[in-house]
Amino acid sequence: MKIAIAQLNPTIGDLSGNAKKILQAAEQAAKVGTRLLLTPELSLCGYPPRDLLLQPSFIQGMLKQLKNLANQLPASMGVLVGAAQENAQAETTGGKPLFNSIFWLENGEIKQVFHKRLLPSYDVFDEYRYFEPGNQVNVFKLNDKLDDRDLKIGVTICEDLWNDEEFWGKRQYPCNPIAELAQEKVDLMINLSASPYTVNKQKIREAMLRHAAQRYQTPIIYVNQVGGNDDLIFDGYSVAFNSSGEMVCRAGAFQADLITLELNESQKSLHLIQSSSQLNSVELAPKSEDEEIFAALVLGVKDYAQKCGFSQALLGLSGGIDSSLVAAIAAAALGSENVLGVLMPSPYSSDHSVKDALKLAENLGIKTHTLKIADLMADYDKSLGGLFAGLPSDVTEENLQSRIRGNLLMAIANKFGYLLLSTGNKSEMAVGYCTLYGDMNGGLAVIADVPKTRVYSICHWLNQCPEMIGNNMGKNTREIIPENVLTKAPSAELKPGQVDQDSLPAYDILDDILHRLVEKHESEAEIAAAGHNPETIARVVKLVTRAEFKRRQAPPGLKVTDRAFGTGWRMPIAARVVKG
Ligand SMILES: NC(=O)c1ccc[n+]([C@@H]2O[C@H](COP(=O)([O-])OP(=O)(O)OC[C@H]3O[C@@H](n4cnc5c(N)ncnc54)[C@H](O)[C@@H]3O)[C@@H](O)[C@H]2O)c1
Ligand SMILES: Nc1ncnc2c1ncn2[C@@H]1O[C@H](COP(=O)(O)O)[C@@H](O)[C@H]1O
Ligand SMILES: N[C@@H](CCC(=O)O)C(=O)O
Ligand SMILES: O=P(O)(O)OP(=O)(O)O
Repeated sequence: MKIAIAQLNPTIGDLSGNAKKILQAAEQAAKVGTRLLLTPELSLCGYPPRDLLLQPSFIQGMLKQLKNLANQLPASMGVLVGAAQENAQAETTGGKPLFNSIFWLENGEIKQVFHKRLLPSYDVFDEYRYFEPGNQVNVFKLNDKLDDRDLKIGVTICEDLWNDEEFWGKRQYPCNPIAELAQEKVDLMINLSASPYTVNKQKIREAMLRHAAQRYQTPIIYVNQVGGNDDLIFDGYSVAFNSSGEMVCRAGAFQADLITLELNESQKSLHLIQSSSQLNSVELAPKSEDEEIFAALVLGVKDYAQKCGFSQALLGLSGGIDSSLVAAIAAAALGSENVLGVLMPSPYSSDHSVKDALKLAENLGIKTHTLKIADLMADYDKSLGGLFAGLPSDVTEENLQSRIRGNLLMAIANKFGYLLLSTGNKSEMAVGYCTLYGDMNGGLAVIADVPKTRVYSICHWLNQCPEMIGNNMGKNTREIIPENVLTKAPSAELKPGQVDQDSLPAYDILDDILHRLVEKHESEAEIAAAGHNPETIARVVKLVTRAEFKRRQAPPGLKVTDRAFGTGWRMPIAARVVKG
């Protein structure tokens, strides 16, 4: 029996567009005689639909599309589609109004509906806000029309897979849907997911899936969504394992894919027939972390722009490493010809700032425009001179330069319909080393979850792989990020001779403290036990706490680590945390 994986990139809310993608995948899969097509969690509305789920018309629209789709799908095929279903008992039981469900469509009808049982509500997930957990074991029988045999298939939806006590050493939820499916003696387990990317997550997913396949002696197919949706990037990487734990296929990462597998029922084994990306990456060397993050951010920018209706983007180019990396990501995502770098030197800008920015633009083949800001700075000083008379020049005047640049960039974005990309990295965003309504201006914060030390390592990697930018690159094919950008000291250049390390701990120290604090939730004592200076830790903690008001007003940032300053970070602003 042939089973196909449709690794789809839905647009959130576009029910008819997403239904069309499912239909196209089904028509394609029908050409090789596929019996069952699998699509990701909530494939009809895209994941995460968030508060669109609170609109009754949206839920009704899903049911309408499901019925249409059932009538259009190839007659010989069953298709599993993810959508929300109303909970008819909600009012009488006091439960949530919806289920996060999988609909089995076949022969023009909805044959069966399966509900997600484990609802994640940590980090970026908030499923209890909308959904009631399902309480049935999700099994169905599929007739293999070729030899007229019924196959027993177990369905799990994303988090349903993530509670195996044996694998994790602890349990988060009372039940384990995978173990319950094994008791039902299913021939095949499937997991339909919308699992967002974070660095190294695929290794965990694969270890978990392999463990489940071996533990329950059952083949398992995992289907993931792909694509960027606001702050979340879905990497795809759908995989299948045989009951021996052998990996049968791995779909392309960060791209849509359609994979067909053959299930040999008597031997309970799967093998690969074909993949549309021609990429069974089982045989490929794994991507390095730097390459993977770069690819994730490229997809994040590409999809954010495309799904919001932008084809061109701009950013301030300072000759620094952050704006250089963002320019490279934008060029790879949108094409060099669609990226504008704006140079805005002030009297404090170094010569190399302009030189390095122009060199980077040449390497990438992107357009540039230069706007000197000295006159505007003088005008601001004049306007504010009366009010500020007798007061020393301080951070206010420093920030004015950033705000002038931010204003100019938004004016250009406005005039030409471009997307403004902001360039702050995670280290800066953490400690508030950035200017509100200045360099924080923008529609998308591309590297807001990338620590400064990682910004450097990605840039070094990129110089080894210049082909990652695509075919439109400028004349220089050897170097993307100019050498001087990699070696000079990071600086805001808001006053003469300023460097970041005048105000902040060295970035390797800062980033390690931030990693422990933000991602690992370590206490100050635990961070000190790891060898950091208690005074430095206390200073960093204070800066992070104080900068909450800035982060709350920052553009959405693409998430690549286990904890980003985005939808999974919910800190109070007007707070005084007194411990002990
Ligand atoms: N702009 C850049 O390019 C850039 C780059 C790197 C570093 N920096 C550095 O970043 C720093 C920015 O200075 P800043 O933090 O004083 O600038 P800021 O203007 O962005 O933020 C400070 C202002 O925010 C307001 N504010 C403070 N707490 C608030 C709260 N809880 N709620 C609401 N509003 C609040 C106050 O008006 C305060 O003056 C400077 O040290 C600068 O050198 C800037
Ligand atoms: N001289 C500049 N020209 C254009 N854009 C600039 C310039 N200086 C700063 N910027 C923009 O602001 C951010 C933050 O600057 P830091 O150097 O980190 O302070 C930078 O990435 C540019 O986008
Ligand atoms: N633990 C899962 C949860 C995803 C989901 O259920 O949507 C993940 O991180 O991928
Ligand atoms: O933001 P940039 O590009 O100016 O990078 P840096 O802060 O390292 O100078």
